[in-house]
Amino acid sequence: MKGSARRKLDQQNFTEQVCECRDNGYLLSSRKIGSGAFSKVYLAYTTHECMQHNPKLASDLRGKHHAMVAIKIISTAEAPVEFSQKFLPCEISSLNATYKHLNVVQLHETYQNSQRSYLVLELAARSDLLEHINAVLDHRGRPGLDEEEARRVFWQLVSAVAHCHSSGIVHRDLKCENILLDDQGLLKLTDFGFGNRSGLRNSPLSTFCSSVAYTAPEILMSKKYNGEQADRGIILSAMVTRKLPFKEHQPHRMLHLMRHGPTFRPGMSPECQDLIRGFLQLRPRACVDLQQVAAHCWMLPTALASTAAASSAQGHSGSNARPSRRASSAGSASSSGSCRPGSAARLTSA
Ligand SMILES: Nc1ncnc2c1ncn2[C@@H]1O[C@H](COP(=O)(O)OP(=O)(O)OP(=O)(O)O)[C@@H](O)[C@H]1O
Repeated sequence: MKGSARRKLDQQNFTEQVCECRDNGYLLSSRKIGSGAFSKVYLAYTTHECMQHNPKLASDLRGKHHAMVAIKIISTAEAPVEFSQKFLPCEISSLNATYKHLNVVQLHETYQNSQRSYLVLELAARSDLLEHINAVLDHRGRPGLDEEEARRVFWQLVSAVAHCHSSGIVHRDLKCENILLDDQGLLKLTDFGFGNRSGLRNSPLSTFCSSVAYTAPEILMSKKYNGEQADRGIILSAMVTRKLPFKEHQPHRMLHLMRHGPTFRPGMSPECQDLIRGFLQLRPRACVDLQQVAAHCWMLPTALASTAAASSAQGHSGSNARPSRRASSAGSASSSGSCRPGSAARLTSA
C-alpha cells in the first residue's frame, strides 16, 4: 500500500477508535505512548459519567488526582489467530488475577468488537525501566543506577513478582521493557502476554518465552521448567551495570557464557555481586528464590544495615524480621558468610 493510502487508512482507523472509546466513556487522545507487535497504546481520559457508572474504575483512580488511563488497542482482525485466541486471553486473565497490587499495572476494564480489543490500563507515564537506566547515563554520565536506587526499584519488582506467584500467575517475560514507572516513580509490572496460570510448582512448562538474553538456562536447554523459578530474570544486573551479564542471541552461546559466570564492573558492592550470582546459577534449584532474595543482605537499606550491623556486633538479636546481618564491604559477601542462612551467599558457596 502506498504511503498516502496507508496514512488515510490509519486516520480512518484512529477515528473509529476515538468513537469506540467515546461510546465506552473514554476520551482517546492522539498521544501514542507505546506500541507492540499488534497493539498501540494511547493516553486517554475517563469521563465523569464513566466514573459514575463504573465503581471499580472510580475506586482504582481514587487517590491518583487525575483521570488519565492508558488504552491498549489490539487489532484482533489483523493479529494472528494464536495471538487473539491464546496470548490476549492470557494477558487479560493474568491481569485480572493479579488485580490489585501497587506494583502490577491494573486492568480497569476491557471492551471489544469484531475488529479490535481495548484494554483500559492504569497509566504508568514516566518511562520503562530501560529508558530510565539509559537516562541515568545521559544525565549523570554513569552506567547503571546507583545501588540505593536499584535496591528501591528491585524491592518493588520482587514484591510484584511475589504477588503474581501468590495469585497463581507466572510472568515468563520479565525484562526491563516490561517494567514501567509511573509519574511518582512507582514500578508497574506489565505485558502479561506470556502469563500462565498453570506454571506453578507441580506442572512443568515447556513453551519458550522471553528474549534469549533474559532467559533462564533450563529454558535455553529446552528442558521442562518450573514457571516460578524461571521468573527470576537478570534485571538487577541490568539495573546496576546498564548491561545484561551475557549478551547473546544464540541459546547455546548463552549457556556457554553462563557456565563461565559473569564479570562485574569495579566498584559494585560484593553483596550485589553475590545476589546477581545467585540469580545466574545454571541449576534452577541452586538459584535464589524470592524469599531468599527478600532476605538477602543486599536488599537491606544502608541505614538499616548499619544499625543491624551495630546491634549484631553488640550481640543483640534484633527485633526486625528482616536480615540481621550484612556483609562487610571489605570482602566478598559469600566468603564473609555474613548474609543470612539460606541467602545467595550460602547457595553460591555451596
Ligand atoms: N499502562 C501503561 N502505561 C504507559 N505506557 C504503557 C502502558 N502499557 C503499555 N505501555 C507502553 O506501550 C508499549 C507496548 O505495550 P505492551 O508491551 O503491553 O504491548 P505488547 O503488544 O504486549 O508489546 P510486545 O509486542 O512488545 O510484547 C510499552 O512498551 C509501553 O511503552
